[in-house]
Amino acid sequence: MPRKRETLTPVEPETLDLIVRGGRVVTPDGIHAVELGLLEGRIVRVAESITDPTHAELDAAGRYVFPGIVDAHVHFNEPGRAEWEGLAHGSLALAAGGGTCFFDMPLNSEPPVLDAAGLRTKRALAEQLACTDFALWGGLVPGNLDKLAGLRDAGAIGLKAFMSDSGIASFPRVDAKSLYEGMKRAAKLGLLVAVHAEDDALATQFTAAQRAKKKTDAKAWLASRPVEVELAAIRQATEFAGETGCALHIVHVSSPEGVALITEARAQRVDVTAETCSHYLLLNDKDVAKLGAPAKCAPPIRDEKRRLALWDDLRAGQIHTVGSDHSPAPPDLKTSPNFFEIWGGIGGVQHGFQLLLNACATTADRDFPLLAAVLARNVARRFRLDSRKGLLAEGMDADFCLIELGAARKITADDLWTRHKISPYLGRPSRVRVTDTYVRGRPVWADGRVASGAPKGQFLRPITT
Ligand SMILES: NC(=O)NC(NC(N)=O)C(=O)[O-]
Ligand SMILES: [Zn+2]
Ligand SMILES: [Zn+2]
Repeated sequence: MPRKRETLTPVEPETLDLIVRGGRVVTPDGIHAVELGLLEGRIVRVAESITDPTHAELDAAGRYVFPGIVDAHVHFNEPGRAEWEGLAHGSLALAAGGGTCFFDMPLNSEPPVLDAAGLRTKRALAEQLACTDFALWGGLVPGNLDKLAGLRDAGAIGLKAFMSDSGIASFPRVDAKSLYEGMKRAAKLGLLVAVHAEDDALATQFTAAQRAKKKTDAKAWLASRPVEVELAAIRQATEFAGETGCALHIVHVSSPEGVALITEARAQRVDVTAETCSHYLLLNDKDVAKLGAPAKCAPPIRDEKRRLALWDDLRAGQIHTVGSDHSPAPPDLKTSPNFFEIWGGIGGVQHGFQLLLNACATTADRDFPLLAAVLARNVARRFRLDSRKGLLAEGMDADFCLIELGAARKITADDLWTRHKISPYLGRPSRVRVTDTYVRGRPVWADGRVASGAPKGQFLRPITT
């Protein structure tokens, strides 16, 4: 049964705003035939049957009630590069895929979020434009050590650093010293640090080797970023986390070897967690060669053996969260005969998560609870939002989506709510439909369509109580 909260006083049933009836409610500990009673944006009752009269009902019969997905890794690129995606398009695509909360990365927006003022600017925009709740990452770059306290006070969900070239001039990578010093400061401030873990020197070296061979296709590009590039960076970052006592989150871990390093560090009591992304669980290197630009990202998508091993790691609890790393770009940046020149980043915020559910459709009883953990509960927990977010239980925000398993249907460009119709998942059959998405008790996505009068997103900061 979903967790009950002792602190709540009993609520008279007739005061409920909405009852979600007849669905199968997914929590990390199982699937429950229970109904949810909602009041003022929260779940206030979870019971087998809520029979009392109420103002409204949502019929979830035959569907799963899945926790609202908390995507801790998106690049919506606004302000400054809204034409790449933007907060309105991005959050709507997230909601259409069952998401109720995103954490926007500090880079690709212009200015990047490197201080409190930058965070406040983005916050004000997202409060206007986003239809889901949101949190904001601050950046850790060489030279902004003295801005970190301000970022913390402004409510940053954590700090993000790039260990390799980010491709964005305004967001330089950290050298070893600035990463170490930044983590030391972050530990003092109680801020988590997330790293893009690729070793810059190794990436440069392997890239030069491929270029020297005059090879510029997808295969050559994949060869320019072998697993060693990722492993060297994970080793360094976990070592620094151990020495500084800083909470570390390795984003977009692409390989089981990377997961193993993180598991080892955890065994040594380093406070480190692993994120992988939907594309590493759904695609392999052959898909990259076939799909081309829409499947280019860094670290790159690996071979089939590694893809399957990541699922094993997920089931073993060694990968803690799954994000989308939604990082789209306009078509002109995704078009070049030279694969090295194509903008890296996958547009997957709308379909990545539902394709994970689809991959588990025949093992839903076992695997939907696991996905509820890595897509919602664990994310909320790691980022200290778990007193409100991530779980369908009494006292929590009423963030959820309804999932229907039907006949397989191919994903088409017309299905996409992102600004650009670029996705590695076009043409892929899926049995999963996200029919409805509710944020704090109000529909953002209803009956497979954009809901009218959707609420505005609320800013979330780590809750320290
Ligand atoms: N500047 C980016 O958006 N980079 C992103 N690009 C990827 N993953 O290819 C990322 O998260 O590293
Ligand atoms: Zn990255
Ligand atoms: Zn990213």
